[in-house]
Amino acid sequence: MVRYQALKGLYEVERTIGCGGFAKVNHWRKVAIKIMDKISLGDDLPRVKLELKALQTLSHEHICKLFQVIETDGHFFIVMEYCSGGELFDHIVEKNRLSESESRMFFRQIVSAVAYLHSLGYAHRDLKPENVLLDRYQNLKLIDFGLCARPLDGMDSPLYTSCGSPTYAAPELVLGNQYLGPEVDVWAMGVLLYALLAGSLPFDDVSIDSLYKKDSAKFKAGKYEEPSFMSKESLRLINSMLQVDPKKRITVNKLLSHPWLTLGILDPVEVKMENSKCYDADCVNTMAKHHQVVADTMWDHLKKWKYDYHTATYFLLMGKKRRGSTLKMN
Ligand SMILES: CN(C)C[C@H]1CC[C@H](N2C(=O)N(C)Cc3cnc4ccc(-c5cc(Cl)c(O)c(Cl)c5)nc4c32)CC1
Repeated sequence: MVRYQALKGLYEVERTIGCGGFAKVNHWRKVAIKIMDKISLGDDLPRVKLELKALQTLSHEHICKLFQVIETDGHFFIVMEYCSGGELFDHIVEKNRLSESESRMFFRQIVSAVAYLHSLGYAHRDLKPENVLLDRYQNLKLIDFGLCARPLDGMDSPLYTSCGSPTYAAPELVLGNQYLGPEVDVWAMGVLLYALLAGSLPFDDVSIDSLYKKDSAKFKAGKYEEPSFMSKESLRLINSMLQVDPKKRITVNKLLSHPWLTLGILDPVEVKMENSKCYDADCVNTMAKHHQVVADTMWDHLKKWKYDYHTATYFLLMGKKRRGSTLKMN
């Protein structure tokens, strides 16, 4: 096992996969560590800075939480909350397809996270079931903000870079036209909802070159299979999201109180941010005691939000408190 000097004494790496390593924090909680080698990143380095900037700004119960960033000469170590439930993609495959009520429960969480993202001027631009993880409580967590964009002059300024996965990409993106981040995210959410309910994809293997074949006419026309087991309301909602003309596509704000999402007298989807950067006496005192300093000294350090080990510990304690567990740092 490659040992990383930068993690010594803080995290022991349990196992690493592809792009990331998974470690256990030495005092109590498991975290996910995305290890990025600066050399192989090459000119992708600015994208990592963008992802880090986004992750430090975002604080929402359905967006994977950033705990700590360790930068060395050769690597970035991005320490995040661990999602032990795996990818939503695998959850769908395992169950073949989900019931309407289970899909609704998951889709409400995705809409809440994306509405929050858009409210801060971000667009994810790579929404797909592989980028939606489950934590141990079956809560969804959005990940991979490497492509997320925050256009300098607001969300109604067009983007050009063709990015994301073609299968989930909106027609305007695949065809290389100008596009708006939020509209592209709504299309991808339509594909995602279809995948939840149908257990298959509306437009299979959409890729730039396959677009110029005959079957791509369906994609350009926004035509897809409407399985008989899907309800009329589900199909109507999906249809409003998979509108080829982005201007005809439903907006995220309309989704928040859409009848399908609120069916069964559920309240409109909430977009509330989770304010983890607030002063919490219990957590500050627990840390102050552990480090044998007075609470004010502890808070003076914490309120700088340096995303160092103290930030990670504080966010983990806040999570424990939110779940009603006792705060201890043995
Ligand atoms: C193939 N996919 C498109 C990505 C894949 C990456 C590893 C991940 N993972 C694993 O592969 N486990 C084995 C467990 C696991 C547990 N918790 C995680 C928490 C966060 C993340 C994560 C990964 C990336 Cl690439 C990010 O940018 C962010 Cl912001 C977060 N990955 C986690 C993760 C599953 C999905």
